[in-house]
Amino acid sequence: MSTTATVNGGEAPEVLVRFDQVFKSFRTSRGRRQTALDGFSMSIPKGAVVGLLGPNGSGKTTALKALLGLVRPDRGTITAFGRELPAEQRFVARRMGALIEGPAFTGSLTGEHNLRLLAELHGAGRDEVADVLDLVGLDRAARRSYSGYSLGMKQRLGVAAALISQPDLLVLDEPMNGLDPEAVRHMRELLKRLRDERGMTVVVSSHILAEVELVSDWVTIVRNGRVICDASVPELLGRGTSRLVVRVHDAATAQSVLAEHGYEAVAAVGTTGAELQVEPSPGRPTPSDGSDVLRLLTDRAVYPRELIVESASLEDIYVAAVRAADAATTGRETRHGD
Ligand SMILES: Nc1ncnc2c1ncn2[C@@H]1O[C@H](COP(=O)(O)OP(=O)(O)OP(=O)(O)O)[C@@H](O)[C@H]1O
Repeated sequence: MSTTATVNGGEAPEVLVRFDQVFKSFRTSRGRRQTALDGFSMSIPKGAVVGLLGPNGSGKTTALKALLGLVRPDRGTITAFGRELPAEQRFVARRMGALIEGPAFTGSLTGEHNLRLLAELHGAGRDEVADVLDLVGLDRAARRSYSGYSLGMKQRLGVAAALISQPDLLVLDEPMNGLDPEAVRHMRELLKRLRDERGMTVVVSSHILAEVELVSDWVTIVRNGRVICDASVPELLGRGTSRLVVRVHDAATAQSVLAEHGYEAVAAVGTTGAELQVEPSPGRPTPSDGSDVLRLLTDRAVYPRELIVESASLEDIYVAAVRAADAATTGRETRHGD
């Protein structure tokens, strides 16, 4: 990922796209207003694979469409490649490739033929078509008709189409939807190769956390049209609290020793002895490496059979971010209701 020096001497990622307080609502068929983006702010770092994560209806597609000029925001600004949208949409469009809401190809034509028609529109030639087919792993299936492609192959051809103009930024809306595990893995490898071998910035939206965790350098979590978390994956994982699990024969003694020292140990009975999940009480540091807990127990002749430090997963962080956002919303609503 490319970086620029910050004033405090640290390295901050160079931002390729920035959404700043973007609002968008739609009028539904029943005449009601449906808010899709509600002060949406996010940055896309250059050279990263960015996972745009959020439940169905949270506003991911609308945000991506706004970037692509397919939806016009009511308010707020979007800048990409240093240019403001929508005024500079043409300049930006030349640098972006996208796959939104599924690819549209002609079933009776081969994958290659479909791409060649598209290449003509972009002024690209046979070499570019061969290159992108090779990149997405469809070189051998290029001469088969599109109607015989599996869903994974269709998605890959869609990505190939998005790549035909050799974009700097690739935008993929739910590219792994409906794919089997093998096809998902293929798509993940492809996204990483585009980043590593072509220096491309890739934005991939998904509501499946595990997919995003495995491929992304950067994660943006969206809820109700707002970004509730926007950070690099290492930073996010560093923010999470690790969990400590201790397996002991005598759970009751271990619990009372730990309680004396400000730890709460929640028991889950195992086959032999018990498993205790150790949490710090408020004001007590997290038992991050377990050495403190181990010392307290062995000093009192409680010898754990096993001690495991489990790092926080992206799922833990996601759940914590959603809870914090919901609590903040409830707080706001309560205050307004007073
Ligand atoms: N053209 C439209 N007309 C009316 N409402 C819309 C329109 N487009 C989006 N919405 C609404 O805006 C909200 C955000 O939708 P959006 O498709 O951006 O969410 P999403 O996070 O991409 O969801 P999904 O994961 O299901 O694709 C939803 O409530 C949706 O129903």
